[in-house]
Amino acid sequence: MRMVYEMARRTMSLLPHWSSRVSSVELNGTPFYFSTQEKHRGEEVPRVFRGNDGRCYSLLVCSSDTIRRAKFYAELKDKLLTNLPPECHLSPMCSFLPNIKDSLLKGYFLKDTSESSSPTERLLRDLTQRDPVLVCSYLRGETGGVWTQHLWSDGDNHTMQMPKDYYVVPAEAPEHHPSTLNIINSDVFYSFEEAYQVLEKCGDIIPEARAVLELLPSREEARRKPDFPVIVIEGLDATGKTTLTESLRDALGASLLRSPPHCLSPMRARFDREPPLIRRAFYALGNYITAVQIGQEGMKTPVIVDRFWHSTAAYAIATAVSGPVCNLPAEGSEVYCWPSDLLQPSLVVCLTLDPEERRRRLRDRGQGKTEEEQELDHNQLFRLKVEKAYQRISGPACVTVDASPPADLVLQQVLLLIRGKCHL
Ligand SMILES: Nc1ncnc2c1ncn2[C@@H]1O[C@H](COP(=O)(O)OP(=O)(O)O)[C@@H](O)[C@H]1O
Ligand SMILES: Nc1ccn([C@@H]2O[C@H](COP(=O)(O)OP(=O)(O)O)[C@@H](O)[C@H]2O)c(=O)n1
Repeated sequence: MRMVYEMARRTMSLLPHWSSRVSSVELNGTPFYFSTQEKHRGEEVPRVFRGNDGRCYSLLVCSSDTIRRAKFYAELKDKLLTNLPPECHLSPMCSFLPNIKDSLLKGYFLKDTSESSSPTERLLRDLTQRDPVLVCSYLRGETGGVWTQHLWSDGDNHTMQMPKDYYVVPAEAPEHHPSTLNIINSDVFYSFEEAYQVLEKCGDIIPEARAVLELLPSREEARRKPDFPVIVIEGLDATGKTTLTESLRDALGASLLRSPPHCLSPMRARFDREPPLIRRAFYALGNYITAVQIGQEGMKTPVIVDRFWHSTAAYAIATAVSGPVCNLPAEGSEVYCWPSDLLQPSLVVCLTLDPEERRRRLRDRGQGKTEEEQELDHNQLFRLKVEKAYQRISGPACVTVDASPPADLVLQQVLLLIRGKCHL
């Protein structure tokens, strides 16, 4: 009974906006947009339905519990691929209010060309009863050329307080790409408190989250500005951060720290397997632990830091935003702002490297890589998005340094920058 109530409540909460919502279905990386309207006014059929002879469904993950939503979305694809008939084709889908923050719902569009609708519909009905998911089916009108959308209520396949026929019509691409709408506090956290709350809510399902919470400093400690300069070195894997940070430590008699800090190493692999919401909260909190260490060491010596908040934000934004680099939030967007409660370094240097040379260094090093780093290798677009996001982060901005010269020359160049900026 409680579940029915919850389903009704979340469905109803969507209704006032339902007709303003736009859906996007991604086919081979290209988004196709459509919306719904009560009356058929003879508009053309959206591209995603054109020439379609299969049955179509949409599934949107929908719960006010953000942890449940993130966890279920991460499981949904496997669940569908394992249980649906092989004639079903899945495409990523989302629904959103154009250019309205936090309005994004993610899910899948399903085209079923199998002979019988029963196995698919049985599975979808089960999902609506047990899981935080809204299912719609789409029917082609008898005269052809018109498609209607039906929102399923749980189990009984009735439309819920919705006009019987909702016609699907093509929609314009929005100004802001839908994948940018939910970045704040889902992918990037702008305060200790916001990231803390995510891990606190996970304590019951992820024991490592409790271990992380126990290591956290107080809110004030992470902002304390040390006497000595703090220099952060950023860049993609194998651009030479370790080499440079160790040389800087020796040349300047500095302390060398990193984010995530060593004390989080035992928990890291677990969080790397979690969905973005939880994984990114973990890395965000790692920066606050490192900030406290910087505050302490920086009272005695200059501090060099191997990765900090630029990495946390840039990787998170590049993963969250699908499609080409132009889909990233524009320069000056609030998503690139530094958290107000996190210590700001004196200088951030970002090492850049020609992709071919970076691959060569990776090969020579021959180490295992995180899945994300392997993705960077294969996916040129992702690499470009990380680099672009690095450049757009403000307060402090990063200074780009070409890391292709020999290591001692890169060191000399960065020492010059440090002496110019930090009076060392
Ligand atoms: N300036 C450089 N020129 C040539 N090789 C370099 C240079 N800097 C680092 N390397 C080599 O490239 C590889 C990756 O460097 P590393 O410092 O481990 O990068 P990161 O810490 O950014 O992953 C290592 O094998 C290192 O010896
Ligand atoms: N401060 C940081 C550091 C790393 N990270 C994440 O950790 C990954 C890279 O860390 P890494 O330790 O493998 O990188 P390297 O230091 O080996 O170059 C990135 O994929 C980021 O998602 C982060 O979010 N915030």
